[in-house]
Amino acid sequence: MNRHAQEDFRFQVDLSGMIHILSNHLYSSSKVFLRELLQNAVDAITAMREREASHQGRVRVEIIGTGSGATLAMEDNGIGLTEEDIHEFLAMIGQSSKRKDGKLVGETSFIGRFGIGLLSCFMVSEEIVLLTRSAKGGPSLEWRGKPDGTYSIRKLESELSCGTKVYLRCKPGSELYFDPANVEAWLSDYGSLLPYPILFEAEGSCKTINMPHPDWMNNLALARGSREEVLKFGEQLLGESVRDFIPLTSSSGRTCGIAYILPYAVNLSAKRSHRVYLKYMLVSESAENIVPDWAFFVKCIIWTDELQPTASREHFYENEKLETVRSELGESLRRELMTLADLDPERLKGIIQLHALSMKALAVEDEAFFRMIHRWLPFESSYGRRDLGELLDENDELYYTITLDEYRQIMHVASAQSLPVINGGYVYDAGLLAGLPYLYPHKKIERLLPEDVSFSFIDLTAEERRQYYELTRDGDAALQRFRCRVQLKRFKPSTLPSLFTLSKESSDLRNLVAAEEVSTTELSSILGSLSSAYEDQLYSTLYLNLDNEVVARVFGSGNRAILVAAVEMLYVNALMMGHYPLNRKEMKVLNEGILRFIDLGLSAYGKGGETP
Ligand SMILES: Nc1ncnc2c1ncn2[C@@H]1O[C@H](COP(=O)(O)OP(=O)(O)OP(=O)(O)O)[C@@H](O)[C@H]1O
Repeated sequence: MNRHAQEDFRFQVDLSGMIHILSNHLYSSSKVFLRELLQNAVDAITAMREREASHQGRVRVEIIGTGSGATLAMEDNGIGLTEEDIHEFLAMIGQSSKRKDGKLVGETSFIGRFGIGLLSCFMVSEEIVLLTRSAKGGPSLEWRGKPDGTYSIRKLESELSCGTKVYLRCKPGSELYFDPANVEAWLSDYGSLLPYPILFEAEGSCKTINMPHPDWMNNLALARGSREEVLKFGEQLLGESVRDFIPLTSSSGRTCGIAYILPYAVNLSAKRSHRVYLKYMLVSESAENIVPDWAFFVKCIIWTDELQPTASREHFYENEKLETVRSELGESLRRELMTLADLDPERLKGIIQLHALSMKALAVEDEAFFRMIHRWLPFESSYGRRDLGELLDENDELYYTITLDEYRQIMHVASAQSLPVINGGYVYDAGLLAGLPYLYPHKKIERLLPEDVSFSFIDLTAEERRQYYELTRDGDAALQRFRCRVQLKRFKPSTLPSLFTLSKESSDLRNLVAAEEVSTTELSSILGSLSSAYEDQLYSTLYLNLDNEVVARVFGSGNRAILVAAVEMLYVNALMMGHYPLNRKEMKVLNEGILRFIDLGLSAYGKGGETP
């Protein structure tokens, strides 16, 4: 060949390879062939109605035969195809009659646009047979397409009415997709909201699969007045019970829906899944990106005609439009909750209590929302689990901790002294509580640290201090190796022998020591030198309560050995009460202490342990 001569070739498409890609990588299940056929039928009717507005569209689906001998036929009375249309659109992969100016983007009244949907039929059938007659005129035609890329066209003798009928014969292994019960269920899933009647015929019976189209779907203002109907609608489509609902609308009014409130608390990390209809055909039953993430307490049914589906038609393009719609639906949900706060606070209270976590997630982001709903948010407090509103009504001074550790350390003393302390250690709580002083500037709402609780300790008298100085020092010396100081005080409740407070540094140090114990030799020596860096840092403190009967007796006994053993045991006990894991040294103290006290007990009753 001449060096500069150029020969042009055409790409060849391996159709069976493409079908493999579609079935394995694009569609989540072969059942989507039904959706694609249904969508073509609906689009053909839409095209027909654009020519003739009064045209009454309908679709008929039929299963003929059973098992591997079954054939599925789907017939529409839509626009049909001319021979030219067949060559241009049906037989040309990627070509579609439904695009505006031939472009993939932009809006049309059709659901399809990619020109690949029909190929999905090859996932369940070796051949597509299509009988059609176009409303534009021309003969009735039979088209047969095969997955090897060949097709034939035959003019029919008989005159069909305008529209199209597609026949698919079951491919071995695809019997499942031709089973009448399955086909009926999937057709209902995809098409129950479609505006044209869908008739399903199999095993001698014929039924309409559409649900009655409720008025409130076209005018959401009516939804509130049709509560029972709206709830039933949701339960039917979502297949689970729902507790309540909130209508949603985008600003254009072209994306609407109902957010159903679930009757159970939903895990924050649970997958969000909403049911979305495009032009009243089901696009996705597990759309994640259509409402904001914080709305995880609702499952939505959404209908839209403004969003763009992806080629699999199972999701929507993450584009600017979707972003706007998502935030508008979120705004709509937020607004409705706020309206409820005014109109029906009890109903809102029920919803909030059930979905407190997501409500808190939303309130952290949105001050106005927090202001509106904060009174119903539940918190753990030294008075038990209470609504924030109750705590605010009952107290002019409120304290909160920001970690669970701090709360645990403070809680006993706080509740004994009727000090209102709220646990801010759970997710979102501290952030919300920190915002309270702005809402209630006349109240004292402050963060409380374990060290602050000491203000409610009563110091010993000078005489008592002198009396117990030596013993306190011995106790302090005994806990030196645990980097814990001992202080003798009086505090409430007297049933509490001791109170343990741990600073941030000593808490870090405990973690280091725990890591050191389970590490390899090299790592352990590194951790060891790290922990020695804490050597001079603040210790934890064990406050002993002289108002406690046992503590008073221990100090009153003047017995140094008993005091040391008791202090060590109270220290270990305080750690366990605070849910801190014991390290090896502490475990040893616990074991030895138990034995020592058994021994002491036995000695008190005489050598053999007999009751005196
Ligand atoms: N029932 C039908 N009536 C009339 N025309 C049809 C019918 N089914 C298919 N067609 C024609 O065949 C073309 C290709 O159909 P196909 O389902 O592959 O793609 P599409 O519907 O255009 O786009 P998508 O891939 O998004 O579904 C359509 O654009 C339409 O012109």
